[in-house]
Amino acid sequence: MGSGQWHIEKRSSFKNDSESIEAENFPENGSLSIIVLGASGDLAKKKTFPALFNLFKQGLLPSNEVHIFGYARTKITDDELRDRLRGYLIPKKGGSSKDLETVSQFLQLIKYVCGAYDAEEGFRLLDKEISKHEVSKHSENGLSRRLFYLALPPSVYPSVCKMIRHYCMNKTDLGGWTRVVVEKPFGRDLASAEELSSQIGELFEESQLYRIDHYLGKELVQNLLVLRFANRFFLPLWNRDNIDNVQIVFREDFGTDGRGGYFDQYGIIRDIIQNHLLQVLCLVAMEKPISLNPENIRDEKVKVLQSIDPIKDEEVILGQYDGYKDDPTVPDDSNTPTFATVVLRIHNERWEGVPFIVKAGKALNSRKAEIRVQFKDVPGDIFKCKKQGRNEFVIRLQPSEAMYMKLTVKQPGLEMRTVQSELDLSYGQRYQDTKIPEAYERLILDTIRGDQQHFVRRDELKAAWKIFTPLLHKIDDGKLKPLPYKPGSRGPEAADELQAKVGYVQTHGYIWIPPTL
Ligand SMILES: NC(=O)C1=CN([C@@H]2O[C@H](COP(=O)(O)OP(=O)(O)OC[C@H]3O[C@@H](n4cnc5c(N)ncnc54)[C@H](OP(=O)(O)O)[C@@H]3O)[C@@H](O)[C@H]2O)C=CC1
Ligand SMILES: O=C1O[C@H](COP(=O)(O)O)[C@@H](O)[C@H](O)[C@H]1O
Repeated sequence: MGSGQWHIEKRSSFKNDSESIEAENFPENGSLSIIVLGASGDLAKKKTFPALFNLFKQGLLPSNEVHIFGYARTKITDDELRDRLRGYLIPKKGGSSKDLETVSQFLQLIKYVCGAYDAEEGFRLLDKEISKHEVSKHSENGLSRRLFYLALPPSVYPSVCKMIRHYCMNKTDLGGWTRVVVEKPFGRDLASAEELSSQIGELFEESQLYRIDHYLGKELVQNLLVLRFANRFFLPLWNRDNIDNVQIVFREDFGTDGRGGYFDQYGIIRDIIQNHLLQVLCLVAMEKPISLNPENIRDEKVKVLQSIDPIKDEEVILGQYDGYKDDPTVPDDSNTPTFATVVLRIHNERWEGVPFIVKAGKALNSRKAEIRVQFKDVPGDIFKCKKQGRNEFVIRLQPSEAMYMKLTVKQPGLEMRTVQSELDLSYGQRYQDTKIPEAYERLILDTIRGDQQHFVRRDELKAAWKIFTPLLHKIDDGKLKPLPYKPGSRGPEAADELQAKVGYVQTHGYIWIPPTL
């Protein structure tokens, strides 16, 4: 390779050993069957099928190889399922006749099979339909690929996995594969997650299981490794000597939105923090992996998780928005938090003493997710700029994807005054011709390609539950109670006080405004 050239390793080459042997001997061009279990549900219509459609539009699911199956108990026909999905696929502004034609072509790839999640009959029928498709695509026995996407409540994972294992596997070990994507929440605490892992682990190899966390599919989350390890800038700064505190924040400006019944069983820590925000924290805090091989990356993530100290009660603020319990599916005495700020402390050489403040809340005053790395004050400051604010490096995950560095500059003009400004890389402006892919789209493609880098490994999951289980049990037992907060507010004031107590200094009077074109 000539100097100055980038070497970008193809994603499909990051396979585990047994799968690479298969791939070397058998080209992956047999029929591909994608089976969405729970096809009648919310996730399927809002995320899974639209992601498949986007891949189809880009030619990544060729109709001469791919067939899609929806499976659920609801008694509907193929056309009824297609009609339910159509509205989620057509562009919001209506779409051209070509767009509508593409939607129709995609919908024709979908077949619906009705059946229970624990009965042989439905899964035998499903297998028959998949096999029919494989024969019609002239797939040689063994070259066919079967991807099962469990868009289902976790309570049915064990029975569904058993059914797939017994009745729906790819038929030979000559090549091809069967892979299973499972959604979160994977368990409710350490013990239940481990039990679920053992049950499913008896049926499938780890290399066949894809535990999805859609935050790992977001563009700026995927950028974290590149940012940290391909830029000299950050190497000397990314540590306790320079960084005062790190915030990882998720805010939504709507409440449980008709999902109160589901949400109340889990709460904000299980819904957002234990998975999405903790995964982001791992990528911010981990050491450099020895290579981009998924196992090397996941090894480093596990080390960070295992280095997190037990959470202290006084470093937790919980909240519940007023009106949450008005939802008829939420019990009147619910103790479930819809907001939480938790301080995590990583006990290692790089991060000792640096609080990682993870915060998530529903029904707040804005919708955004971001990582905010706040640097320490400049020693021996001659400009007194401490009053104006600290340097911060902010990674805006959504909306308006961006990275910006808040820094102090001279206020242009005759006087020597300092002011807060920023170096701004806003994606909407910098990459105007690039459409940022949806997280689910990318992760489904990774599953087809056999790249597990952006999926959660069993030991990672275990370490993540270990951190939060004692806190979750205290909340479940009513020993810790959420504070009320007004919908549309910043959440309980005590959360801001906790942030300040552990070292975060807010820059008053400064607001980052995403640049417009
Ligand atoms: N919706 C979302 O935005 C997100 C969801 N998830 C996760 O994705 C998975 C699916 O979520 P979602 O689509 O919202 O869930 P739904 O409640 O919509 O359930 C999906 C389907 O599963 C079947 N189902 C529902 N409840 C039960 C039950 N108790 N026993 C057996 N079958 C049942 C229903 O199909 P039928 O009755 O026809 O068989 C339903 O259409 C969950 O694990 C969820 O946590 C993750 C991120 C976001
Ligand atoms: O997993 C979940 O994520 C969504 C937020 O996802 P985003 O990609 O829009 O940030 C959240 O609303 C939901 O409660 C949770 O289950």
